Amino acid sequence: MASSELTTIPGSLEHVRIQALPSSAFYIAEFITIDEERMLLEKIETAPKPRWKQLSKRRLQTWPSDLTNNTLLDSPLPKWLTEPVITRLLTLPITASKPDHIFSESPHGAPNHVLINEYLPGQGIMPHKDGGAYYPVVCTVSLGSPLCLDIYGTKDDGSREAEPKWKILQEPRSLLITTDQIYADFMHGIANVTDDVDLGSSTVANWDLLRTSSNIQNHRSERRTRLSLTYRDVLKVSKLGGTLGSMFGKR
Ligand SMILES: O=C(O)CCC(=O)C(=O)O
Ligand SMILES: [Fe+2]
Repeated sequence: MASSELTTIPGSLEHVRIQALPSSAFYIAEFITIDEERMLLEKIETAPKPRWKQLSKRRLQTWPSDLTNNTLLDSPLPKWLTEPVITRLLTLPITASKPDHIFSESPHGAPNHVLINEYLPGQGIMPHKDGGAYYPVVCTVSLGSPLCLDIYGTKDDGSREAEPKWKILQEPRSLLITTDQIYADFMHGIANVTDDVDLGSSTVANWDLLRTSSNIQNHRSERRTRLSLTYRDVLKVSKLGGTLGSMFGKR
């Protein structure tokens, strides 16, 4: 079997910590297989048209639904989003000495929400923080094409520094987990460029954790269509209750 048909799941997250960054970010190059990537791309592509929300610079799907006032209406994620990604995530201990996983202490013990962003070459996302609606862990599965996530520091007045402090190269089929300071204190964004440039061991924070650097020529990686699935636990979940609930057979 070719190695590209396999995943490479570490014994614990400590093995895949991005050492060059403040705490904490983890990168697993081969988190899903080529077949699993193909299945996810197919499900995303064949989702009903109204699932896509078109923004000026990119389009996205929200599963199971958009938040209203930072609150998620209780509803399960479809199986193709839980299996294999969430099941695999929940078997991954943070350290070898304890079984605790990255969502062990989150309110629902697992992600309950997935945002799917699509980036064509030249598209990106403005630097931002993910804010207070979520438990502060983001798990991002990348599909299709490599691309760089830029991490920015903020100044004392809260505004962001002009240049990114670090770059994280996200390969297709990889998992990136960001939490702690990287979640709370730094901003992240994706430049709207057609090529990621200046890539090397001194500029890419997760260089040593990459699956391959063979797509990088002259320190450059050309973008193709990239999709990301960001898994999070939304803190506030509301049940469809009261009269409306009983109309739908809830008690
Ligand atoms: O696509 C990504 O990797 C980042 C998306 C993101 O930052 C977000 O949805 O908040
Ligand atoms: Fe974000």
